[in-house]
Amino acid sequence: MSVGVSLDQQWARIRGRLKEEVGEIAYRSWLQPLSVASLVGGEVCIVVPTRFMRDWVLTHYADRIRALWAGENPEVQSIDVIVASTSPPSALVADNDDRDDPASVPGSPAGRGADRRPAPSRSADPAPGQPAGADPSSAFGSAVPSAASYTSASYGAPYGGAPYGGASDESPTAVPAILEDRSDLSAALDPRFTFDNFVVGKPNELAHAAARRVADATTVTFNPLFLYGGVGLGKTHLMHALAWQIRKNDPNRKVLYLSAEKFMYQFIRALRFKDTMAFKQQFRSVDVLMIDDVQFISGKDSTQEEFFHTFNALVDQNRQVVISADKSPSDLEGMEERLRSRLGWGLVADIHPTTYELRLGILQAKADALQASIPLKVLEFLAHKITSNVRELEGALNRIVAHAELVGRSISLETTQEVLHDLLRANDRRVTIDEIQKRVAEHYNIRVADMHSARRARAVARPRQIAMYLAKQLTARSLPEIGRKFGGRDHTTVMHAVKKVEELRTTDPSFAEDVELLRRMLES
Ligand SMILES: Nc1ncnc2c1ncn2[C@@H]1O[C@H](COP(=O)(O)OP(=O)(O)OP(=O)(O)O)[C@@H](O)[C@H]1O
Repeated sequence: MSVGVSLDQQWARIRGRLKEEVGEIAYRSWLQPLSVASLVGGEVCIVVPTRFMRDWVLTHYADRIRALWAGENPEVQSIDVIVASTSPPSALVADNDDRDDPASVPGSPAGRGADRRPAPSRSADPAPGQPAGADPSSAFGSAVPSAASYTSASYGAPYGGAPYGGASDESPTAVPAILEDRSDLSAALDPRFTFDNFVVGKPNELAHAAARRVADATTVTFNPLFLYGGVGLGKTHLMHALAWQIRKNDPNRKVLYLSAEKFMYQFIRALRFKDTMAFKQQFRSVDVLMIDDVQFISGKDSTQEEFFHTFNALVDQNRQVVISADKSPSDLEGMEERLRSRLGWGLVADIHPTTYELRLGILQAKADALQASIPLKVLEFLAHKITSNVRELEGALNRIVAHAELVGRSISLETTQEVLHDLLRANDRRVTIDEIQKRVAEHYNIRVADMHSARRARAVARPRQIAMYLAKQLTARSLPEIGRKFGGRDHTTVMHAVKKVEELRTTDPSFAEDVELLRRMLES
């Protein structure tokens, strides 16, 4: 792929504008290391050296960059920010094995090492990974190496969320040309994603134990191992850790790890180049096949068909298959019944949403890895507030550390709230009155029905008052609305309950503790 001079010129003008707008320091820290790789289908592809930098650019500058691009070139509708490794992909699995050289697949970039990244901009600025001046990646570079190879995040309308500019069907003709440049077939393993760096807690202990067992087993135990869980809860981390461990235990075992998206893409390309034999052979000759985010092939019938055969061939030969998805096999809509059923044959292990304790543990581990001095109360605050997923939690931590580095201020609760105000607002959890009633009833061992009943016995009335109080504190409902949810009570009853609980909280420490505990549980 070549980058037209005019694209570089446009980018140079945009950079000039950005520099004026954000100032020299922020520009050198965050924007100078960016380079532009391509403009395909209305989407400009921008390359950054680290994943962290990609997150930062997406959060802070994506809107502005897209607007400037649109002003510069009306063709541009969206931008895509991808991470390109600057080092040769030593962590690559499968295609660093001569036995199965993907170079036999037409267009494969195998063997080109660092050239695998998109063509760099011809500007005189430093190449990605060697930013001039204040280098945000250097603050993390050693502790947090960049995700090798490509990690991509699209941004902008109307194609923002769709991979590859919105290609959604499987027909080879529907694949935009930019796919050509993202064709590295085997995914790289992230050096950070090891078992050592994986914090284990109740929500992920089964998945972790299963992954470890498969990694250390000398014979095939569960086939397939199917890991599933919500967004950003550590599925990919566990998959990489498993692959690393297998390679460590036996470097001769041939492990192929890739996303289902890449599987599909590779299949499409094989069809396009009429080379399905090489494709089949390539997949069927591995010892361990690991497919991440298998839900991606839901609704993609021919890819599913191919995957099904690959899967069967491997399982029949007693080769290990490991799959991850966002749902359990039986809940994978758009997946053929026979495939869903086969996916559930081995061990299915889920990763549950994080608990407060796990989030705090993860934050402590990440803060240690960053060698950043962060007060415990800040970590507790983050663990308490950012409940959505671990990726966001990590992003928040990186943001406060980067901010402290850049402005030369130490991290405090105050600066944390300031820097993360957008994220914190988005994470303000909306607790429902039903949840409150259920939790409080459970806690005091009464029936949920008693929240609505007319019973006045203290054993029932007090918890009901507490639930009303919490409904007032934790939801945006008005007093009459709350009253209605508690068996049609009057708003003055709710007001009285709130006053009573406030009063008891000040006079009875164990009561106050109970209420606080309930509040924390509801918010976590
Ligand atoms: N238990 C954990 N210990 C340490 N880090 C974790 C843990 N769980 C998740 N993470 C971190 O959170 C981030 C997101 O995790 P990961 O990419 O594995 O999520 P995922 O479940 O694959 O998400 P997606 O559904 O988007 O594919 C990673 O940086 C990962 O290292």
